[in-house]
Amino acid sequence: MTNDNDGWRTKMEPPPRGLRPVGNSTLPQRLGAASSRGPRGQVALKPGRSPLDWARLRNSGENLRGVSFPGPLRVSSEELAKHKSKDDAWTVLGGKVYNITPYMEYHPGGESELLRCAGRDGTKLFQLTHAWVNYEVMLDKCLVGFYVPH
Ligand code: HEM
Repeated sequence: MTNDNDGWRTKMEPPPRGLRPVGNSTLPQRLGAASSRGPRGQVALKPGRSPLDWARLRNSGENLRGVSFPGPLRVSSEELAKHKSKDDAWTVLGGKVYNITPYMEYHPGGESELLRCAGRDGTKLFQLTHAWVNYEVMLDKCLVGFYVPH
């Protein structure tokens, strides 16, 4: 049988099972049954909210930390817990506190998934979902400071 389509990348289909990235089966179950998400739970991002657009915003010089103090802050668990809404969301990844508010609309997994780690330490959830994502680079300009739980 011939097939002049050169593979799954040119068709709007998920890759064959054996080629999917690690982590598929570990996606924490929270996604609705019938949804408009992609095969790995991706959402359709608004125009102007692609990963490239995020890279541009990161490099724009805009303050994405959401705090005016120029240096890194020491953040307690009490303080962290205050930042759990869509308009004011912080999370901890690997001991670092990030303001994830500006990233909301850019998250390929959607805002609701991202909000699950808001106001708390998101390290475990993040690693379970997509350990291959380089958050340190992606969120470098969103660094609020360091987590000092006690
Ligand atoms: C600040 C934290 C986070 C960052 C920077 C981030 C970043 C990303 C990136 C770059 C992707 C695309 C991955 C790819 O194409 O391989 C993605 C996808 C996704 N994320 Fe996140 N994410 C974060 C937190 C979370 C959390 C807490 C959850 C769920 C509890 C989550 C759920 C998802 C899902 C379901 C996808 C789509 C599936 C996929 O692309 O593999 N993310 N995220």
